[in-house]
Amino acid sequence: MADRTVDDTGQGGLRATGIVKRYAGVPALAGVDLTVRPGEVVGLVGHNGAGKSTLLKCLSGAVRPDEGTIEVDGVPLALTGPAAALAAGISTVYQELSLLPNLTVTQNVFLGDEIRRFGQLSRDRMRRAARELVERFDVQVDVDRRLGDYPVATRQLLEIAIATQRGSRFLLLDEPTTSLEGEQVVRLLDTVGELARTTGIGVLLVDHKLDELYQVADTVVALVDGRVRIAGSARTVDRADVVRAIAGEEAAVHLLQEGRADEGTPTDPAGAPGHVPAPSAASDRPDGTVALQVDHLATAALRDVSLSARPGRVLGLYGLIGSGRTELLRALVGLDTVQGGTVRLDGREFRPRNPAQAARAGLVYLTEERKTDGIVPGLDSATNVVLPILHRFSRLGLLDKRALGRTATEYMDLLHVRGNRAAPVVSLSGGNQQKVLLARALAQRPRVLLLDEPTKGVDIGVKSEIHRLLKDLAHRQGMTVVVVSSEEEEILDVADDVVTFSSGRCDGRTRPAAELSVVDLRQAAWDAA
Ligand SMILES: Nc1ncnc2c1ncn2[C@@H]1O[C@H](COP(=O)(O)OP(=O)(O)OP(=O)(O)O)[C@@H](O)[C@H]1O
Repeated sequence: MADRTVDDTGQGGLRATGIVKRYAGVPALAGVDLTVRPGEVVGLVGHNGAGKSTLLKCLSGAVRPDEGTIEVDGVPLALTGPAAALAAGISTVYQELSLLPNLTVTQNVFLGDEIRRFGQLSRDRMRRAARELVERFDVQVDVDRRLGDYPVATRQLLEIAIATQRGSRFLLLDEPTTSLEGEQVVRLLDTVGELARTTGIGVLLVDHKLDELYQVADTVVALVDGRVRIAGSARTVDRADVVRAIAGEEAAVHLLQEGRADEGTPTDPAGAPGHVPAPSAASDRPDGTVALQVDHLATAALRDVSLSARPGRVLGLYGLIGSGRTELLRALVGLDTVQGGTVRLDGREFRPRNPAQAARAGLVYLTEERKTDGIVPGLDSATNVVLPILHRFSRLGLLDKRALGRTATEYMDLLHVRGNRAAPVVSLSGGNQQKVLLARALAQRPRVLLLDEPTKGVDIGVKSEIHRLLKDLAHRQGMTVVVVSSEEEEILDVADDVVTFSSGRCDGRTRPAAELSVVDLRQAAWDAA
């Protein structure tokens, strides 16, 4: 953490006062005060639906608050739209990246900005300037190559770099590390900290992971139900208080007992309520029952993948991004074409054709990309949950809406979906949309549940609940659960066994998660690479 003192009396910086934003009369923000000073990193946390994104949208001009003022250096701003915020020096980098993959790095750097900065297009000057920018931020790219050739982590760094060169004085970052892994996270956070220190840019960083937040933030602000519950120097604000504010007193006890509040991924405290026992002898069947058996599977992205997953256990798939984990799940439900090898379900050969066919066979996949692959935005949450199983509620051509509603409610309660469930699902906060998708996957009562980054964007309290739930489904109900996660802590917390992927290969060698550390996992991924 940077050692800077903050001038509490000065008017400098980006200051929001008394911000209120209501949706259909319900306050998402109920009077928020927040200041980001030059050179300061403010870390913003809160439970799913607390109002973090709404606050960012108010500051970036995307949403107009119902009440309150926003000012820079004491001068009130009329944020009539994103352009007005940009003109006032406020840049925002959202989770969904806005750069264009089909253009080159240079073209992206100067997107929409060519004429203003250069009077006329000068390719050489633009390339030189783009090169200087990427070097300054140590982004390893060739400025003449298509941006789409580079991984998400690189694009994320580039997006931040670009935001800073548009005369930005304030940078708003919405969960910038969600799609990154290990080293990339460290690098991004380092870059953000250094940027604030060396250029005096003020940063507002939204992040669910407290260890990341405390690494870089000078000031920590916790939002609860649209109000600031905690605000203060990261040196003095107690993490335990932040965990309690976000997760609630009861859940916080488990998180804190385990000393894992940083990641929000506790292992099960023995004897605690909701405790899930270790896999029983019944689930560890001597006959070696295998629910899912994959042998030498090949697709456009996979070269040779073999593994087996057993009922009553959670199998973690670990590897670097692009190593083949997601691609395996896609192939198993027919989203990618299988070119070679076999898949067996309960001993019988299964040829994946499409997700609906896979689901009928008992294989349900929760995608990582809820925006593109998962949610039906215009429908309410309940309908989103029961969409794949509507046929179960149909009798003589009539839909039993009450039974349907009961089932949807049951699964949404199980996952603590917060927000207006009768409204279109897109009006729920990001974390709550993720919970709706997980509820939908569970409502299908799969025998084999395939999950890609199941807790992406969910808050620390809910994350630990989801982990407990998945272990419960496997250990008590005999489900076969397969989890892909880029977070080592998540894999170690939720999985019983781990297999490692590298360059589209997996040799199927399982290792008990209990015997592994974060370092072991990273080492295994590198060794396999
Ligand atoms: N366009 C909208 N229409 C209706 N309600 C909305 C809309 N946008 C947000 N909300 C509601 O405002 C509240 C705050 O949502 P917001 O997205 O700001 O939360 P968040 O803290 O960013 O959550 P998360 O951690 O899940 O991303 C939620 O109850 C959400 O359902």
